[in-house]
Amino acid sequence: MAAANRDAFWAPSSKVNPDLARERESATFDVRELTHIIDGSPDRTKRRKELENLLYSEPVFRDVGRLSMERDEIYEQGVLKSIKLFEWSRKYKWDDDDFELASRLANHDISMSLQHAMFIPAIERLASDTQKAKWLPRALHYEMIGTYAQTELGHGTNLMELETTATFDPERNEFIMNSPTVTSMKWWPGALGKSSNTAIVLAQLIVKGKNHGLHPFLVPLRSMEDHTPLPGISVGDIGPKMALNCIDNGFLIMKNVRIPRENMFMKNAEVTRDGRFISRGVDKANYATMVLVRVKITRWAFESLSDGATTAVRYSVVRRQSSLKPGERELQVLDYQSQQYKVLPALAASYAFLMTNRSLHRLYDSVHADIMAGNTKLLAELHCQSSALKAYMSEVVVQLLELCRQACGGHGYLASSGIGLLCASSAPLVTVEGENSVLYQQAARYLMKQVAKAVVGDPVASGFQYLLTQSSSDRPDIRIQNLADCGNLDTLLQVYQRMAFSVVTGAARKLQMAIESGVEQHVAWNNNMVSLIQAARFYALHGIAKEAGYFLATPTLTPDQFELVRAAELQAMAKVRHDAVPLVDAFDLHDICLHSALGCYDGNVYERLYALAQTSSLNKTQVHPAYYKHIRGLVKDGQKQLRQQSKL
Ligand SMILES: CCCCCCC/C=C/C(=O)SCCNC(=O)CCNC(=O)[C@H](O)C(C)(C)COP(=O)(O)OP(=O)(O)OC[C@H]1O[C@@H](n2cnc3c(N)ncnc32)[C@H](O)[C@@H]1OP(=O)(O)O
Ligand SMILES: Cc1cc2nc3c(=O)[nH]c(=O)nc-3n(C[C@H](O)[C@H](O)[C@H](O)COP(=O)(O)OP(=O)(O)OC[C@H]3O[C@@H](n4cnc5c(N)ncnc54)[C@H](O)[C@@H]3O)c2cc1C
Repeated sequence: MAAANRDAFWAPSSKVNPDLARERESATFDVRELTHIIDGSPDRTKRRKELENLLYSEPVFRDVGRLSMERDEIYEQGVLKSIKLFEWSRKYKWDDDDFELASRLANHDISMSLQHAMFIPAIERLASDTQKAKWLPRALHYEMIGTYAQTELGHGTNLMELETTATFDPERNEFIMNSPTVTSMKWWPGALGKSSNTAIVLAQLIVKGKNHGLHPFLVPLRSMEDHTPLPGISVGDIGPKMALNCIDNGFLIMKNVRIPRENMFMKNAEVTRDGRFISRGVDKANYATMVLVRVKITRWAFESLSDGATTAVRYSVVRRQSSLKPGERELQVLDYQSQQYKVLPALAASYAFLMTNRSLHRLYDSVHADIMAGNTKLLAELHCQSSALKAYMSEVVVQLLELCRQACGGHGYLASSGIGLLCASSAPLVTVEGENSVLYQQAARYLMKQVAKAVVGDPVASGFQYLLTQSSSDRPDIRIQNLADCGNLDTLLQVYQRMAFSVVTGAARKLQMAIESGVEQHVAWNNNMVSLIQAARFYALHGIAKEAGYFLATPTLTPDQFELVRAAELQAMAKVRHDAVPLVDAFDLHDICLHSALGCYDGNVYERLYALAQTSSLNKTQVHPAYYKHIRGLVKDGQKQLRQQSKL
């Protein structure tokens, strides 16, 4: 498809699929009003539209051709997009919200995404005032292009065992950075391979032979003149991934790389000129950047899921297949109850995740302000909430996006559906910024402490009051006698609190019993890990239906009550089905952002699938060169053998 036609590909068509049009005509609410709520306000909607116009007027952000690009082109496009955003950010003085919004409109398809996602935030959170004054201008003006280099080839989760060292040399007032083993090379950091000229490196601080634990250091990687790696630095790309291939995740090996003593981030600790180590603030303050990204990931979870739900819902009302009764018109597949069960949980969870992210972000902003003012009282609760919600929301997104893909049949397996790429690019959310099983345990660890407080009547953290209010009755006593009760949010909240109370205290009891039986604490923890992880997980009717065991195995619901909940869930799905299209339209996703032939606003799915097929590189010629090189010989040989056989 010529570039001009490719651009036309995303132009909205006046001809809208009639089924889709009819769904929109029967909306029972004002879609625009809901869009304002989703954006945060009418002003934020207006701002989003302004940024859409700005980005999508640039060919690089329309990239229809991306389906048939080689990795180098994908990377270079990602660099171009990064630089466009950086230029606009500087020119229009964007704030963090604008930058985040622009990144989202670009599908985070940005090679140097870590500059604003981690590098700048880490400087803001971990540098002393003097260091901020020196480094922030260089990062905000993009002289320093940076990454956050913590994970190594041999360790990602267990930070205590990271091997990179930073050894203080009092003679020359410098740190010597080293990757002492093959497993110690930094591995995975985004934009490390080819883009970054600077890295924030997490290393074990060694002063006078003593290891003072993990600390961050600013390490120049490449010349500011010609981008060649500096002496002692070996750096490169770790190779193609399942997706996110615009990002040059890289490796870094340092051999006796010397940096000035001032390059150790000194907000939370420092090494004095005469080699004294001084620790300030809380031990885990250097983990602050990870907490921020975990909160961001709950936002990315909403974005990915609303993309997937939009594509699956719109396609499910356009696609007609089979009839319930012979001779009748084929059904819109969204009218099959099984299709609703695949697709509508993603729609429901999208809204739930949007609200959950907002609530978590408010907690983050409040606690971060406290920490910046030296008050770390709520850091532990924030760590628990951000760990549990990042883990749970990323886990659910991956599961529900795969269901959305399956709900689109064969066309969901085409790259032009956009949904396969969405699954692949969201897949690492369960791993990055703390692998889920590990983060669940961090939350479980905090929960166990709250249980210990509740048991002795001490005050517990605000988010865990149910540990004090729920009775330990061994019989379900929640009032659920009819379908209406199942729609009462206070009743549902009580169901979850009762179940959570039972599962959390149950895990604590198992752990306690194991320890009292003489098993060592860490062995008891491992032997009860699944229960502890469950204690850290749980959303409304569908959540109850999906996790039946935990609501029936604890004194929460009777089997009859559970059946009522199931019936209420199906009734709710039938209701939501009526408004499914207006509910996804309210996300107001531009076709270029959604990047899906199945999810386009006009619903002209078949025309778009065929148009995109033309862009397949295999269709450049009617007869592919492979015919002349290989297939022709095969056919000719076959003909020859057949002729010979016919003579026998
Ligand atoms: C698809 C889009 C892709 C976008 C990519 C985005 C870029 C990705 C970047 C990365 O992935 S960066 C690397 C991320 N790596 C991690 O998250 C590592 C995960 N591991 C850890 O965080 C820690 O090792 C651990 C598992 C939390 C263990 O911590 P530690 O080794 O210190 O031991 P513990 O005894 O478990 O914890 C001690 C103590 O500290 C508290 N704590 C731990 N972490 C934090 C924190 N972040 N904030 C506050 N407090 C923390 C923990 O609760 C313990 O407290 P007490 O119970 O002792 O009071
Ligand atoms: C797309 C992508 C981008 C990334 N970007 C960056 C970046 O910019 N900077 C950076 O520093 N890192 C980055 N990472 C690395 C990421 O942070 C690590 O992959 C992550 O922390 C997990 O560590 P690991 O891969 O070493 O897995 P490991 O820690 O080796 O864990 C492997 C598996 O073992 C199990 N496991 C491990 N520990 C435990 C435990 N305590 N309890 C129970 N089970 C356990 C889990 O099933 C886990 O999946 C990125 C990774 C990806 C995929």
